[in-house]
Amino acid sequence: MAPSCLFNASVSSLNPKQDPIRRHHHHHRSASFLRYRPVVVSCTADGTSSKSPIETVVKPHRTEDNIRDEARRNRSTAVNPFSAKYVPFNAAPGSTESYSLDEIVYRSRSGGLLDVEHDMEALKRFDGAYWRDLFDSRVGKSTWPFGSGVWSKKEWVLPEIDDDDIVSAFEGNSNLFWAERFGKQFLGMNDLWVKHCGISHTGSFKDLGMTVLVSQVNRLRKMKRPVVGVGCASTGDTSAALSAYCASAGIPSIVFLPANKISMAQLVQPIANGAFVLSIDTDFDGCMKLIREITAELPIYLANSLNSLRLEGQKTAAIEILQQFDWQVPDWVIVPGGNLGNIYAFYKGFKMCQELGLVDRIPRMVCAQAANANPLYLHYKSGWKDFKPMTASTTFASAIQIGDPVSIDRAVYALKKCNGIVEEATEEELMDAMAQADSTGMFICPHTGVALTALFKLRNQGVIAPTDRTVVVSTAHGLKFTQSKIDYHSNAIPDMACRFSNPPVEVKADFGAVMDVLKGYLGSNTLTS
Ligand SMILES: Cc1ncc(COP(=O)(O)O)c(C=O)c1O
Ligand SMILES: N[C@@H](CCOP(=O)(O)O)C(=O)O
Repeated sequence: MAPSCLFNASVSSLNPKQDPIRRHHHHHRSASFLRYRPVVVSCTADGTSSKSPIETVVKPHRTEDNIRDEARRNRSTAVNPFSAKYVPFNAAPGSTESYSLDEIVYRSRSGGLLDVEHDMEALKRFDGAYWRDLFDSRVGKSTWPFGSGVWSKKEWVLPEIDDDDIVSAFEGNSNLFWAERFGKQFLGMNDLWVKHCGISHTGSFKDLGMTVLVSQVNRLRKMKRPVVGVGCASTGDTSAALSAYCASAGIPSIVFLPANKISMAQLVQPIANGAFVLSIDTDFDGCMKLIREITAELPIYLANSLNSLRLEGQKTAAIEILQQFDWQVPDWVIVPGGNLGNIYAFYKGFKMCQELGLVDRIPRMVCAQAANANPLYLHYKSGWKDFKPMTASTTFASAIQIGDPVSIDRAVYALKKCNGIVEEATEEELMDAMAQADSTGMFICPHTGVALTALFKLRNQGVIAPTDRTVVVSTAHGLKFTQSKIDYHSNAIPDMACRFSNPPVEVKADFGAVMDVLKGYLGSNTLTS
């Protein structure tokens, strides 16, 4: 009873005044600060406070107007000991080239990439336990700006920005869940996890970086720097995040989209948020080239991950994974890669946690690419010989249809440092993996299907062991990519078997007809497990 036309129906709380960073300002470098531990308050249902094993402080009733005012009132006047600056990425030893984060600069003097370098000596004055406690104390609160998973790590992100300049939708703190059935049924794995970065304000991990970039733009505009708007090239997720954060701050945004190459859900996001949307007759790489030329001519700030500010926010997803495992390090983290900023961001987050003593090692990482857009994979397979950009072909994983990734050097660096691996997924493999994951209760995007395919391959090769704690990073929400699922479950994809399709059954509105269909279903093998 195969349907002829599928889907034709219709398509314990911390007192903010005791926040460790405030204590930090008052007790900079003092022994008392180093001994600081957050104060725990627990309230009973009737509002009375109960004793905690550490120390109990009754949280005062809030009288302030709003959380931003409250943060402003509590602002410390002491000198902030933390700072960060731009330096050339992977700079030669002895290089003195650096730029303030308040400068508008995307490239080093030699034309290379930049990186945000933190004053690690200042951060190291506090031990790993201190940072763990501080970050843990901020989770689950609505305190400005620490209610955000990104800004709860503010000292490691943009330490010098005024809380007042921050533009945030309390992004981050995305769930890390145990993929029990998928792991056991399809991979024989007991300890498989999915970090769902797609459960976010605009439905992808891009929010993590965009809150940082747009906050810095907000600061630059208040400083009267020449920034009339913010622009990006996009395969759909960067543009959604940029337009949302700009709209929230009242900053104009301009997005360059490859015509007919992004999903409807992605296209409507910047339109709804009031961005100036250009649909350009080229691919993402063509849009990227154009936005770089345009931002060199006009006072439009570049929001793609070429701009290293973005990666400062994105790296917090890695820190969050460690935090969610109570600061235990997983064996593997698998990340789908396109423009290749995110794989480096994850590495940087893990590495900072190691260097600052929060954990003692970093996980091995896997970067997963669509076979139709696989320049990093080919580079890896050639033994990291000459990198060759390519023209990427159409892929269901449309957000990673990128042939000339701007962060290629960052990705290679990260993968070499963590003994990483690059894998690829054909269209059939990624769509099957997505359908299999969905059949266990997920609703993933095709890019996550690419990452799951990499996991299948590495399990089959015995590289990833059944007991290895493995995290797959889900980069966007499946609801942004429903058309690909509709095509798959309609068996409407040329040359694809769609082995796991589950089309609806069309049946007459008649008791007997429905009974027949149900009896057939209940008697079928599909109900054996
Ligand atoms: C949903 C999704 N997954 C993965 C990626 C890849 O991230 P990156 O470009 O940082 O490699 C992107 C964007 O490129 C994306 O939008
Ligand atoms: N998938 C991205 C591609 C651009 O990546 P970026 O991180 O450099 O902005 C998108 O959604 O546009």
